[in-house]
Amino acid sequence: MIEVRDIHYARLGTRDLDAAERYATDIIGLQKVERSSDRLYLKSDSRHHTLAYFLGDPAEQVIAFELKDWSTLGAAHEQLRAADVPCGMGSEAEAADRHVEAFMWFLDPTGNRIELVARPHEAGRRYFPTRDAGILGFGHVGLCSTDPVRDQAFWLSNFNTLVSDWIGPCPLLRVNARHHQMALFAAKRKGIQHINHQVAEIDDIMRAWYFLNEKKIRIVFGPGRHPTSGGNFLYFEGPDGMIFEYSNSDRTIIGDLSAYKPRQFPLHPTSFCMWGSKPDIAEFKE
Ligand SMILES: CC(C)C(=O)/C=C/C(C(=O)O)=C(/O)C(=O)O
Ligand SMILES: [Fe+2]
Repeated sequence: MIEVRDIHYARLGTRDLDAAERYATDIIGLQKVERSSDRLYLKSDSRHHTLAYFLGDPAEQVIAFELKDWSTLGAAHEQLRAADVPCGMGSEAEAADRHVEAFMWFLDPTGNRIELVARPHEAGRRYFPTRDAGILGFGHVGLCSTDPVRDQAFWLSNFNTLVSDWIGPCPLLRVNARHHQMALFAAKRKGIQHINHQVAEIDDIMRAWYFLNEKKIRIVFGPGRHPTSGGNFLYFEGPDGMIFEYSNSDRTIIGDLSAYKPRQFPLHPTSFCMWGSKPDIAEFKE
């Protein structure tokens, strides 16, 4: 069993780093920490970065989890290799590019590239954005899955992943006490379906709604409240069609984690939003 602590970063290819930088800093409210001709690193908390853009194909998208114990990296690689999962160790140069001491990569059954990182770098400076969006940090991703039942089985059998809730066949998965770090959404493609940042309070969600409308950013869902995590939310469209979400999902599952019973929500709009907001997002249509 591979034990991971939390989701750590997302990496996105883009053909236009300048546009990605403007959007990430001026619109989302992330802090630029480093920029070169082919790289952009953005932070949302005390870590070196939680989102990186590289000059390349926007279809190239990666998420990373931090291993609970850095010394298990080799064993994790061996476990996945033995299970015939496409995987490999990262080189020193690739680790430096990710600001981690070491890492490995693998493909989930849908073909999503996932990285497992050991000893990721802290920033040494606190997060200090130019726009106060109320961001507390990187929360979770929605990941596309061509077969959520198959992919759930992959995550449950290889990792310390637990189901917090299901919406139809789509699991909201956690690796720590917070409600979810990853949700597997049925799709015909691989890739990241949305990237969530947690914000402090509902006021941040509503302030963002006014702000994004004023900036003519396409809002694709919300403002609303998820019955699953209980979080207030707002989803909006970013560079290369990536969906970003703010939410203040403070639901935690603590105590005897194995005693928690995941709840089954039907695949119906009332399971997505308890206020009646309807998503304009392909993967969230019934
Ligand atoms: C619109 C989707 C299907 C949904 O309801 C997602 C739920 C939550 C949550 O409970 O917070 C997410 O943010 C998520 O899974 O991404
Ligand atoms: Fe989400």
